[in-house]
Order: sequence, then C-alpha cells, then structure tokens
Amino acid sequence: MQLNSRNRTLDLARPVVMGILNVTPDSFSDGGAYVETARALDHALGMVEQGAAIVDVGGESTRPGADPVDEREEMARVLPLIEALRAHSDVFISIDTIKPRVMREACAAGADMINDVMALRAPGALEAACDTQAAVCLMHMQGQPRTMQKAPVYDDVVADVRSFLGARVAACRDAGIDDSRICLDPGFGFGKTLEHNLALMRNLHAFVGDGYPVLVGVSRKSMFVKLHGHDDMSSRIHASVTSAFWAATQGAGIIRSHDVAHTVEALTLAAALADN
Ligand SMILES: Cn1cnc2c(O)nc(N)nc21
Repeated sequence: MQLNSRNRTLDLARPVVMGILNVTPDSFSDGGAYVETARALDHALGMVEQGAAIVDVGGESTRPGADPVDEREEMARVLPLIEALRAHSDVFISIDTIKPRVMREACAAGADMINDVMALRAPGALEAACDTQAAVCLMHMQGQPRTMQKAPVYDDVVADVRSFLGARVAACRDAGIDDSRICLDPGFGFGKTLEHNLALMRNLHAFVGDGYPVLVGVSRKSMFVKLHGHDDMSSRIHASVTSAFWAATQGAGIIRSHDVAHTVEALTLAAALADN
C-alpha cells in the first residue's frame, strides 16, 4: 500500500505516524510570528526525529466549538512554517485545511498532502486538489465543528460513513484525482458519540477493505473522557496510544498523533506481532 503525491510516494507497507502540528495562537505561548515559526519548526523536526513520516500542519482549530479563522490569517500562520520545514527536512508535509486557496499556497510552499476534514466539499477544493497533484485525505464529518457534537445521529454509523467516503472518492475521480493519491478517514469525534466512535473503531477492517489507505485520528480526543469516566491528559494519551496499536492491528495505514514517540513504539510492536 502507498500514497502518491506529485513526484513523491509515501510507503505504507507498514503503518506510519502523522505528527500533529497546530500553529494556532494557543498552541505556542507568547505569540509573535517568528517565535511561533521557530518553535513550531523545532517541534516538527523533533517529531521527525521521533519517527513521524508525515507532519500535519494546521492553522485553524477543528475541535468541537472552534471558531473559524479567515484565509489570510490561516496562511500567515502555516506558510512560513511549511517553507521552513521543507527547507530542513524531506518529511511528507500535510496541510490541514478546508480552504482551497490555503491548499494551493501550502502546496506551492512545499506541502505534499491535503488533509481536509470537509473531504474537499468547499467550492474549488476538488480543483485545488487536482491542480496541486497532492495526496489527499478525505475525512467524514457530520455537521460543522461549532455544532457537530450537539446531537449526532446515524441510521448505521459504519454504513453511513463508508457511503459518504465512497461518494467523495467518486467526486475525486470525476475531478481527475487518481486513486493512488487518496486516503480515507472515518473522522473520529467529528459528529460522533462515544458509541459511534467505538463502532467505527470496531469496524476499521471494513474501511481497510474498501481498498484505500485508512487514516485514524483519535489522539487525545474527548471520546476517552466518557469511556474512562474521568479526564486527565495522561489517561487520554494512554488511550490514544492503545488505540493506535488496535488500529494498526486492523490494517490502518496512518495514525495521526500528538505523541509520536509512544505511537511509533505501539506501531513497532503491532508490526512485530504481525510478522509471521
Ligand atoms: C485536523 N484533524 C483533527 N482530527 C483529525 C482526524 O481524526 N483526522 C484527520 N484527517 N484530521 C484531523
């Protein structure tokens, strides 16, 4: 299994880690664009050192209740970092954005992949993904970040999410995006209750069976608060790393994580146990 982008290929014969790099004012204290970029670059290179095969750069928070960020501000946050990271590393760089202009500018600055939580539904997004020739992650979300967790409902969450992703793949094909550039993501926590998230985790093999690399992102998410009955960061991290191990055993190709070193260790164990 592999993921193509322009003239590069990401080998997914074994699951890889996508390190999370949120460049939002709250992500690196004391502000100041240069300080933020320098600190963010250090963090990115640290994740590469720990074994991340992809660095996912995001300038607009997608967490539940998050406020939108305008295009200019988002580009001001992410473009300097993408340029700096490209100059210092050949790691696969992903841009976490829903905006076509940000997709285009990020790819021009050196990004290899578009990670779109809206699965290229914004006007112009399919064209941007086609023109940039970047790899693409199509993720399922019910509703919008501001309201998606209010009361999510599905007939059959697994079937509904798979059907949505199938329709987005068809839209990509119609837009001239080659299958080899596409990976799919059930979108844990994006308009899902704990029960919905667990059903999707339980049925990851079905998504893997659809024939595209599967990206799983549960890192530090609030779904674990209800599962554990309490909320502390170490519990969330333990559950995230354990989930990464589970997802790898089910055939997931990319694990999106804040905690790269621990997740790499979990995937190393999963690979060792899979080798027969
Ligand atoms: C940006 N972002 C936050 N959570 C995510 C997830 O689960 N998947 C993807 N592809 N992106 C995410």
